[in-house]
Amino acid sequence: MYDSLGLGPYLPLILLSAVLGPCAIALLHWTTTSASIPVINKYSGDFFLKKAHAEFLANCKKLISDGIAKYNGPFRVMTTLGSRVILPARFADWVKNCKDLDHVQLVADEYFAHYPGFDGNGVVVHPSRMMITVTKTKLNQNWQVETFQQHISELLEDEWSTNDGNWRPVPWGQDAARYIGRMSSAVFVGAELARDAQWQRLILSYTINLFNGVRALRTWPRFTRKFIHWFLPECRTCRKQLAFARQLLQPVLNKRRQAIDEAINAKQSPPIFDDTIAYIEEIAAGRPFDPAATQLAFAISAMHTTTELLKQTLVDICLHPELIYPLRDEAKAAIEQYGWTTAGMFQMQLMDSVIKESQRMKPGSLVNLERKALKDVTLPDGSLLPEGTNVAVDTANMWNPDIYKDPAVYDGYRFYNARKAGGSASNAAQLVSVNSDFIAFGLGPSVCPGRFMVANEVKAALATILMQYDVRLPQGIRPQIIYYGFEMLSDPTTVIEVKRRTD
Ligand code: HEM
Repeated sequence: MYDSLGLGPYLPLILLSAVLGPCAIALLHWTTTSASIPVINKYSGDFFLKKAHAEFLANCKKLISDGIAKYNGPFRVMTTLGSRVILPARFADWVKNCKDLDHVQLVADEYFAHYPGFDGNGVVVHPSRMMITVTKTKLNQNWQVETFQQHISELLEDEWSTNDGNWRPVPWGQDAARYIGRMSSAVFVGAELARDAQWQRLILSYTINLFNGVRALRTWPRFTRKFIHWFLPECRTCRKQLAFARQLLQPVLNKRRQAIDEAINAKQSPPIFDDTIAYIEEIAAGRPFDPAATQLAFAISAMHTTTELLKQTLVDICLHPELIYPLRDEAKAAIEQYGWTTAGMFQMQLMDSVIKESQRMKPGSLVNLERKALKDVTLPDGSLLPEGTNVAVDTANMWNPDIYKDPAVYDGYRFYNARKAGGSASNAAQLVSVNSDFIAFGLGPSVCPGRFMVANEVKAALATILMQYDVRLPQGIRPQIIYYGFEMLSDPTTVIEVKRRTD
């Protein structure tokens, strides 16, 4: 089979890599550019990093706090995706301003942005920054808020409603992903594809498959990856999904082209389409771009991240039912005054605070500000990060008692009160604000441009749910945050109970 693909000359290399692969992984881990930086999960006799990886997956929070306590400077964690240098939280502002520590390069290199099938990442890191411009300039509009509300209402009506006045259990751990998938797609690709089950399955699974591809590729020595990716099943899946995205998107593009051509031929003004398919074309202004890869880029950036925030916030609201009435009243008043608009969402300041508090306690990752050193970098404490080192900053400021009073206590009013108090802390208390004490959306040149859309989408979803439904957790159930490597995940098995409100 390999010969029919013209791989004859590479066969010895492939076989060698297969045999030596595991040894090479271990060797690569210990011989990275950052080898002089101490490792926190290093154990005697653990040549193949079995114990290091197990500790990383199960006890990463402790590894990081141990590393900070022991070194009070940079240290390494051996992750299942390679060696990562962790910097203490006090370096966040410094990292933000350091031009030689780059987010884009890290994504490009470590997430294989230039490999076929990984094209979604390729779009995010493309020097034209077209997708980022669209996100920054177009994804905070009134019609989008209304669209979010319409789509989640439709889903809730189909899936949560009963007329018998009884409570019913719903699989919130899974529903949240589908709801965000649908609401976001309505804005990214329009209502038709948003309602398409195949499109939904594709955009929700692509990110997972992409990470599987990254993981699979990273287990191979660097010098083999350029051709081994053609054969790894995980990478093949990504390529197939890109092809499928093209197949599903093309009829929509054709229909639009035809409608525009017909209008022009009839000397009428062409129809205007309001979604990212149209926005990217406008921003591109004739420059080439790949519409399907762009949609996969939106999917990677937006779907799972926003799902996690929505999922956890509703769980936290159920855990603190005293918040439900004030949130509902606030939402009703805001909608009465401003409708489902960005102004209406801005008006929901308690909701903003509750979402931000959920994000503070479960930011999605134990580390953030992932960067690659473009050249040798000397940190303010004198430590050296050699060129090519991948770093990330400890998220621990979000739980620091010197910054947040009683940080382990969930306080839905925490940011609301800070905002009402006025002064310099007031702006920082908004969900979309970022600073070194709150880095869940990143910081600096690569700060998340999608956070305004996130705020509108999550508020529209929660306001709709709370205004239409009573919600609670089943008796005696308290969903726990799941720690998996660097990730902090909302429990995917969470069930909540809902009852349609009649008033
Ligand atoms: C709760 C949801 C989200 C979270 C927690 C989140 C978090 C982040 C983080 C941590 C970064 C890296 C920032 C840095 O390292 O400084 C980032 C970058 C990015 N995010 Fe988000 N994000 C979310 C939703 C979204 C959405 C909805 C979109 C698009 C519609 C989006 C688009 C992007 C893009 C394009 C980048 C790359 C920016 C660049 O490289 O300049 N994100 N996001």
